[in-house]
Amino acid sequence: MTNAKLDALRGRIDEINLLLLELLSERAAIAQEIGQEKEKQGVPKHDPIREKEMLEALVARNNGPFDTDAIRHLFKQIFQASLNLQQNDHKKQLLVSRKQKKEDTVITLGPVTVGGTKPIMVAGPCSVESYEQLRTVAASLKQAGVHVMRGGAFKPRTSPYDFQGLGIEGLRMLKEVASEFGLKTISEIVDPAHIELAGQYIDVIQIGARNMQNFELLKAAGEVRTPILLKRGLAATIDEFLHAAEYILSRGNSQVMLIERGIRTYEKATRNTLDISAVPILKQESHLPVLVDVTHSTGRKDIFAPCAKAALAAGADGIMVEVHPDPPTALSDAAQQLTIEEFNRFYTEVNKNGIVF
Ligand SMILES: C=C(O[C@@H]1C=C(C(=O)O)C=C[C@H]1O)C(=O)O
Repeated sequence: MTNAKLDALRGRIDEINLLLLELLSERAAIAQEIGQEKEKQGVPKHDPIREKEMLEALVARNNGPFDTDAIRHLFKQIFQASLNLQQNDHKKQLLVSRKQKKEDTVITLGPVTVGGTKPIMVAGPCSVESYEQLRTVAASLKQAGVHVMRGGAFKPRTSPYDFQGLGIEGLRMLKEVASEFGLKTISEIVDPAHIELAGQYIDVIQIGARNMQNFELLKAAGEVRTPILLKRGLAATIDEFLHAAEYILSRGNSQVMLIERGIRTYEKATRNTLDISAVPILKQESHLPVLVDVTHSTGRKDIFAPCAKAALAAGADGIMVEVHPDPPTALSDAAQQLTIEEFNRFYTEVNKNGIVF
């Protein structure tokens, strides 16, 4: 083939490329409009029956030189790209999305803010056990300069024979001790019926990893105005995590904080695998504050501090860690709670130059 002939043919291909591009773009814009219509009607974006019908029609009209498989493959790619567009458009419309709200959501908890100028430290026992236990922890948190105390009253445990928590009585104890020491509180709620009541006792309602997709609980959490700390599920993708938060925002409660707590992988060196990359991704995709639970993600006291520092370096708005006056006697998570002395060392190391509230 002479160069002139080759150039001419390639020139035609260039022209056809441009025509295809124009047609593909026009097609894509129509697919986006269809996506908007589906959004309004609340129907799924993916329509495999429609795709099958189009493929059959195209294959029937195909006279070569591409064979049937090639035609199917090419058009499936086009359908997939259109579907991706529709799904991305949907994501941009989520209330949790940064595309909807550019500014960071800032949640005020007494003297501190979450998602504001400085990251916060949340610490406290795994479970509320006694007044004495709570007072000892509260006093040491106060002394260290920590403002928010956690403590579980409802404990969703793997085994039904393990300590299930003190329930409402535990919330009452938490409130009493926290007000003695001027601390704000976080505790997990597991029953939609307790969500409203919880607001009388605690400052932040935690929805635990096992309940991340308990949609009735999420809906109930959306009906109140108490801030919510939503934990990432044990095997939840970032997309599922954000959609779980969307349930709460969609019902009107915009005071939502996300917390990465490790995901299930094959790795056995840690209790779960701390997904540090989730922090910058969540911060990019969403305006909600993002915290990291170093206790449950790693389950290893010896690496809490470096993991907390890594989380802060990745942009986390806070760290959560468990502390107990006497971990070996703790009624839950005995192995991974810090003693008060260990907590003080941890906090000093993480809070170098006073970077944390
Ligand atoms: C555009 C639509 O949405 C999706 C994309 C399709 C396409 O690109 O043709 C077809 C079906 C759907 O999976 C549609 O439903 O028509």
